[in-house]
Amino acid sequence: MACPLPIVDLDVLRASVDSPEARAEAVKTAEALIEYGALILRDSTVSEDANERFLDLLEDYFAQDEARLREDLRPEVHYQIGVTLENTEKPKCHSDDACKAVIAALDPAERPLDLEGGHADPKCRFFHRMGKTPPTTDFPSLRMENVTPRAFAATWRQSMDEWGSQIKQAVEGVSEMLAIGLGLERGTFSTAGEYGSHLLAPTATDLAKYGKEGEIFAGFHTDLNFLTIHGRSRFPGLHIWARNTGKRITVKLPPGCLLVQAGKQLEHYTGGLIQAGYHEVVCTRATLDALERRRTDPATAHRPQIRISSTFFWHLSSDETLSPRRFRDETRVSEVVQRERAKIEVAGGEWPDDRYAEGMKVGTLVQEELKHIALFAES
Ligand SMILES: O=C(O)CCC(=O)C(=O)O
Ligand SMILES: [Fe+2]
Repeated sequence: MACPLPIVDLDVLRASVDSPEARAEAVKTAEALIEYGALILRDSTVSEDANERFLDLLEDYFAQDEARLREDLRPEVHYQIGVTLENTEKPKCHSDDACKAVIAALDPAERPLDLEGGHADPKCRFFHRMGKTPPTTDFPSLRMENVTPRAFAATWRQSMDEWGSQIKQAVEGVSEMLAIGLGLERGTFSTAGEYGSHLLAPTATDLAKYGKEGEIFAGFHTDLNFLTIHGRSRFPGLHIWARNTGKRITVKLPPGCLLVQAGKQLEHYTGGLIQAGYHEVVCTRATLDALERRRTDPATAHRPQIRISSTFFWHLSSDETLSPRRFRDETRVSEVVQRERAKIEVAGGEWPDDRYAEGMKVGTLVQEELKHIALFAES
C-alpha cells in the first residue's frame, strides 16, 4: 500500500500556538496517531544536512572491525549505552502471545515476514543517551556515562548531540501538539518526559552480508518508549501497520521530513486510545535498487554498504506513574477522544479501561519490555 500517512507541520505551531491553524495541526497529530500509530512530520528547524552528516558518521563507525566495535559493548547495563552487535536484539513477537495474535488476525497477504525461526535481528545498534539526570530516582541504573568510540574520540559527542538534539526538539514539539490535540495542557507530555531516558538509537545493517530480498533486518515489533522519531534513511525497507486497516504500509519520507511513531508508553498512558505501532524493516526490491545506485555512483561507490536508521527514542521519565484512569478523566471533554470513544461503541466494542495496569512506573514498563527483547539480563 502506498504511503497514506498524514503530514503534520510543526512550523505552524511554532509560528503561533493559539492560531486556528495550529489547533488543526494538533488535532491532525492526535488523529494520525490514533488511526495509524504514525505520522510524517515537517519541521524546518531540522536540517537534512545534519541527518546526512550523521548517516556518514554512523556508516564509518559500523564499518570498523568487529574487535574495535566490541570495545563499545556494555552488556552489564543491558546494552542501554554503546553498541549492540548483530543477532542480539530479538523482535518481541517471539515471546508475546498478544503480538502473535495481531499477526494471526492480519490477512495472510498483509502479514509481516516470517518470524517463526525465532532468530534475533541482524541489525546492530548504537545507544547514545540524551536525557537529563533526575534529582532522585527509583531506577538508578539509568545513570550511565555515554560511550565514546576510540577512533572518533575528538568529534563523536558533538556530532551525536548535534543530530540528536535537533530530532529531540522535533519530537518534543510533536508531544506538545499531541497534548493539545487530545485536549490536554500543551506541556503535559513534555513535562512528564523531562527526565526521560531519551536515546539516540541508530541501527546499522550490513547490506553486503544481509542485502538479500526478503531478509528481515528488524522483525515485526512495537517500540517500548513514548514516541519514536526517525530521519530519512538512505535505504528503504520500513513497513508499518495501521491499527484499523491491517494493511502493510511502505514508508516513503519526502525530503526534509521525519517519521514519528507511537510506542508502548503512549499506549499505556492513554489506556489504549493510541496504540504502539507495529513495524518491521526488511530488504525489499527498493532496498536493493538503492544499494545498486550507491555501488555504481562514483560519488558513493567507495562508501560502506551499511543501512543506517537515524532513530531517536523519546521516553517519559522512569519515575512517572502511568494512570490510564487519570487520562480518561482528563479527556472527558476532549472532542477527539470522545469521537473515538463513540466510534468504538458504535462498532459494538468497549473502551479497554482495565487492560492497562493502573499505577505502574514507566521504568518498570521499560524493564518488562527489555526482557521480551532479550536485552535485560536478570541479575
Ligand atoms: O531501521 C529502521 O528504519 C527502524 C528500526 C526500528 O524499528 C527500531 O530501531 O526500533
Ligand atoms: Fe522499532
